Amino acid sequence: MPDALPADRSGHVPDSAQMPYDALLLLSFGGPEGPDDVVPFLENVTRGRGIPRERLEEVGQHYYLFDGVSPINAQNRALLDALRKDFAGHGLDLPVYWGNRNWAPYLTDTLREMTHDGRRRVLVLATSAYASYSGCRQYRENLAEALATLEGEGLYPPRVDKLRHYFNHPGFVEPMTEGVLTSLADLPQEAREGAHLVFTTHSIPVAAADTSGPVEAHGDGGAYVAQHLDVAALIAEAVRERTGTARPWSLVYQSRSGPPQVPWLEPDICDHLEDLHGRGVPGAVMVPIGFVSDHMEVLYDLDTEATAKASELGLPVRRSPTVGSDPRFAAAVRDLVLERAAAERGGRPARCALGELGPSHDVCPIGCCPARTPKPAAAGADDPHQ
Ligand SMILES: CC1=C(CCC(=O)O)c2cc3nc(cc4[nH]c(cc5[nH]c(cc1n2)c(C)c5CCC(=O)O)c(CCC(=O)O)c4C)C(CCC(=O)O)=C3C
Ligand SMILES: [Fe+2]
Repeated sequence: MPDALPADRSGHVPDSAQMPYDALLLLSFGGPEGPDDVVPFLENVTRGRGIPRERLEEVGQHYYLFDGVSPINAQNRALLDALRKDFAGHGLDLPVYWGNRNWAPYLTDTLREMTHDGRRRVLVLATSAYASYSGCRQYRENLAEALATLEGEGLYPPRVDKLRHYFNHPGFVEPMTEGVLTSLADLPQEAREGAHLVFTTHSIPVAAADTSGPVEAHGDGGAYVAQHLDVAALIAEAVRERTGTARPWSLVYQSRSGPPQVPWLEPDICDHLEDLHGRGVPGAVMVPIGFVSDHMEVLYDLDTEATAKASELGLPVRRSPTVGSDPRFAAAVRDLVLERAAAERGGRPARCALGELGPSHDVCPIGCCPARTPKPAAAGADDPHQ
């Protein structure tokens, strides 16, 4: 006998005794696909967020430099393909859908389609690996808003659960480690030996960092920084093991926005490169551990801005790749899906995680990554539908 299946809120039990979920939803940020999309996209992103006009104009220029096309949508299509291939190749019969917070295909439209397709219990994979308001709760708020819209249309949308944070899953860490080794080998020989590793992620307001993760992590600097430090240490150690050289490393930040009087996480990557150069460091590899694909924050802030800064300094740098649609990442997602399915059936699955922090929670507890202005959030302990 399989474990008893929990009935969802419609009372419907999915057909397969093995799989309480009937779909996976890839939930991402979205990005513009041409010059006419840029302003409406930025309006979607920043609605009600108080970002200064000048910052928006500046960020618009980043997109125009690439003909108004963010690579993020193509990267998500590639990830969808990789997930479908991996699932099909391993007998996991789970349809995969895709919806975005800020651009088409919009989350609400995808969830409407899923409702029409009869999906009743959906697992969500967000393209953000870490805790924080921007990287987790905001996605959950968007889910709640989309579900409320569909209910307002008289529909009965599925119940949604979110996969746990995967920053420390080997399928996320290993491809990045391999990328660092390749980037080191690609540095000019005289820069290679003493090169530093510069792990980088999105800066967020210090107040948001301090309250990231479950309440127990608050006040201690929060889960966001701790999780990034864990991944950085893991990659640095793996690189040491495989090259025989222990390299100095740091965690730095990029893509700051918001008014200058509000403190955000520092140091900024460009200031850090200047500092390294000033200390006589011969080279560096920038490792974008905060991101899941080589989207605009990587292409502009690292490959354009930070790389220009480095060449102005005469500091040789390389930027290592993100996981993107690496088959090992797709396999990690399958592992996380099966793990969660087993946990939902009442089992005690093995939970794959490297580093010091251990596997993250399945369900965000109350008070996790609070918003400045409280809003309903789905797929957490405070979800009114759970
Ligand atoms: C933690 C984090 C991630 C990583 C986790 C995740 O991936 O979710 C992330 C990803 C991304 N951020 C992106 C784009 C933007 N983020 C902005 C603004 C902001 N991001 C923030 C944080 C994060 N952002 C914050 C605290 C703000 C300030 C406003 C607010 O409090 O909400 C703005 C407004 C202009 C500006 O200020 O830069 C834009 C255009 C894109 C798309 C790239 C593409 O198009 O390829 C992606 C993947
Ligand atoms: Fe962002």
